[in-house]
Amino acid sequence: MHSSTITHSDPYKYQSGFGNHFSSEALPGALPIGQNSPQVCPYGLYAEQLSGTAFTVGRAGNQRTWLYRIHPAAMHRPFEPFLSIQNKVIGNFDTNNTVTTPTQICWLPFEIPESEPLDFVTGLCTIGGAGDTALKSGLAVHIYAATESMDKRAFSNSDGNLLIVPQQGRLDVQTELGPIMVAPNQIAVIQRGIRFSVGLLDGPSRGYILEVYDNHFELPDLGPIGANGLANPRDFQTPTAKYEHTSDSWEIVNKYQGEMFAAQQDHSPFDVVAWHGNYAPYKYDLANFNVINSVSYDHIDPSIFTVLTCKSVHPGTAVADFIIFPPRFEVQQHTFRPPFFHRNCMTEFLGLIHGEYEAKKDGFLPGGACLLSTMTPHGPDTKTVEIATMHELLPRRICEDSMMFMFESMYQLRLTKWAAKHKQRDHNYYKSWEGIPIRFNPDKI
Ligand SMILES: O=C(O)Cc1cc(O)ccc1O
Ligand SMILES: [Fe+2]
Repeated sequence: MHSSTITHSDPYKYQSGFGNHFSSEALPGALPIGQNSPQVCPYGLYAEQLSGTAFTVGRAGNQRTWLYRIHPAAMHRPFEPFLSIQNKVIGNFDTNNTVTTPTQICWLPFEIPESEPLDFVTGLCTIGGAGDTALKSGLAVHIYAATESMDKRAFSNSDGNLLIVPQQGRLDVQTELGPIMVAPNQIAVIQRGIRFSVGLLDGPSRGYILEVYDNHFELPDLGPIGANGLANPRDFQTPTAKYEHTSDSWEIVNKYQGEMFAAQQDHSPFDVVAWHGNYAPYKYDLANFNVINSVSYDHIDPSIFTVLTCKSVHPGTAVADFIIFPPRFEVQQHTFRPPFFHRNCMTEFLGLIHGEYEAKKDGFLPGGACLLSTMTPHGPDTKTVEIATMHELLPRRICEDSMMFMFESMYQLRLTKWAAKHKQRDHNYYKSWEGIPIRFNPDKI
């Protein structure tokens, strides 16, 4: 076992691998053999294709799944506005509904409201984002804070792919393709259009969501690292088919062009008896990340810690990278070891799952966040600088019992008014860099 592995027993059966052509059947023989659409499918099921890429995308990038289900997904009443959360979630970030500032921003933990019952969907709030869902270009960062399980309610997002990072509380996620259990220190990706319903296994729950409009998440190329390392494909887990056949009322909430709609239907949307294809949700346990780093000198760019990337059309430049700062050994010599001072053409959104961040000793707490925008200067805080310039450079473990992550994007984020004016916003964040000792002496090299 890894020394810092956090283990959670997980009741579900998964298929292992990243981007594989999977197949799964909850009843034997439910998958048609040799074709996708027989005149009548086994067990009287209906065949339905779910396309995650345009039909014509090249073979290497094409993503689609065939579902064999009791009811076609089309059997629902019309979508109506879902008013209860209309203003908390947005998808298009223009100057009317958002604000912006280049200043460094930090939020203390986003509270889980106890006064009103909220589920994963009604407890969603958008922090910020960029772009336009209609053009399939941009991204959004959301927080969920929920006190109850979704009850006969499913959610489907037409706007992008969701990367869910639970921070507090395990989630029991029923998806059309089967159930996934995702705990803090694990992530789940649920792609555009896949219906899912979130149960809370540990009461009040909170987490972060990165939504990308442009493209799918993929594993980063490894270049000279070679064939193995970082997040290994076999550690990704995709669910197996599980269905229910009910005639109760369900509500399907659909985020479309940043607005929420709901449609009613008389059966469970989780009636897929079998499926095959490569467009399927997955989970990944961050404890499995194989950390690569410098064993000689200097602090390496955090791109070495990329778990997943969503590529843009600009080579080497991501719509968004999901990067983690896992427990690891730190051994570099004659080096300032912490994250360097820097300004970045990319935007950095930082969140903390548990523990503390190596470069900020105070005020960055699990469930909180920091935003460092394009070219906004930042780096280790005063206390970190003092310690790092003095301490003996012995090999040591760092970030033990902690997990910080970063959503790094080529886009410039605008903030919702909710996030910009949030009472948990720490207006003293700039003081992190106050009092850094000025040691310049032109007479002493
Ligand atoms: O700024 C940050 O806290 C994130 C970060 C970490 C690091 O190790 C190097 C660069 C960087 O942006
Ligand atoms: Fe940074």
